[in-house]
Amino acid sequence: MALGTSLPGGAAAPAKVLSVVELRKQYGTTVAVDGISFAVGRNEIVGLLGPNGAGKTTTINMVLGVLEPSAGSIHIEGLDLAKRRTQALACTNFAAVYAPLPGNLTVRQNLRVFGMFYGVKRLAERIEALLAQFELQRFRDVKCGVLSSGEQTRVALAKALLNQPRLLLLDEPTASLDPATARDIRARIREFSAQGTSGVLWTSHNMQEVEEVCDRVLFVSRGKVLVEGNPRTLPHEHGKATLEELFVTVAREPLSLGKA
Ligand SMILES: Nc1ncnc2c1ncn2[C@@H]1O[C@H](COP(=O)(O)OP(=O)(O)OP(=O)(O)O)[C@@H](O)[C@H]1O
Repeated sequence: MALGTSLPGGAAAPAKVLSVVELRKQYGTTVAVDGISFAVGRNEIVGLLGPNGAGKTTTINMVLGVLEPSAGSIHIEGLDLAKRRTQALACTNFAAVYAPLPGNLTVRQNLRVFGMFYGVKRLAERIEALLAQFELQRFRDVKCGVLSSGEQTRVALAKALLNQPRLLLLDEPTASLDPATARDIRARIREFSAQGTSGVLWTSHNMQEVEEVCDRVLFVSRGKVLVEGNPRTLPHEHGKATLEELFVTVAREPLSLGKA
């Protein structure tokens, strides 16, 4: 389905692009996500932070419809993912280093294939615009597998914006990039968010980056949201000098910061 500025059926867009309520995922006796609730607003970049194994990727995979929740609900643009999966996922897109695009297809072929999946209208035009936006014109006929990490990330982001998603999910989008390329990628994502129609859910282990980019952060530990707020003021609210210090405390002593 191609996306315009209105929602399917012409309904007014809700304030939140993503609403997650009491989400839970259990594998046998392992509780990967333990009743998480949060929202992502339009024009908002929300950082999903937490130590390895906290439940971030599991949460993202449930929002992407790849994993079925054990309990809880997910609404994307007001659409219940469990009931209106196709429409909800048509409003969504995703990029992650661990999900590279097929390396045997060229940049243009990849954008074309994914554009067709999403039913993007005037696809050739959209691809040209994205090639220009991400400075990928000279790589258009190059196979993705031979591109550098930074170039592949730019292609992955171009793919993620093909359908002009209302919800953009990014799992460590700048991991393995050099500082200059990472800065460039952050600027492009901020530019996307500043258009005002979409929200971004972003995971990162780079606290400096999070402080620079995110409007709000959620600290997750052992499958629960422990702390939430503005990354620039949150450390002081919890008696910490930096976001990194707060992160270390959440990772090591989650109970000391748990909600009462
Ligand atoms: N298929 C599975 N079967 C059993 N346990 C799983 C499965 N998938 C994830 N887990 C467990 O769920 C927990 C959360 O994993 P998840 O990958 O969501 O963490 P994460 O926060 O994304 O970590 P990282 O920062 O290392 O990527 C971990 O303890 C993990 O071992």
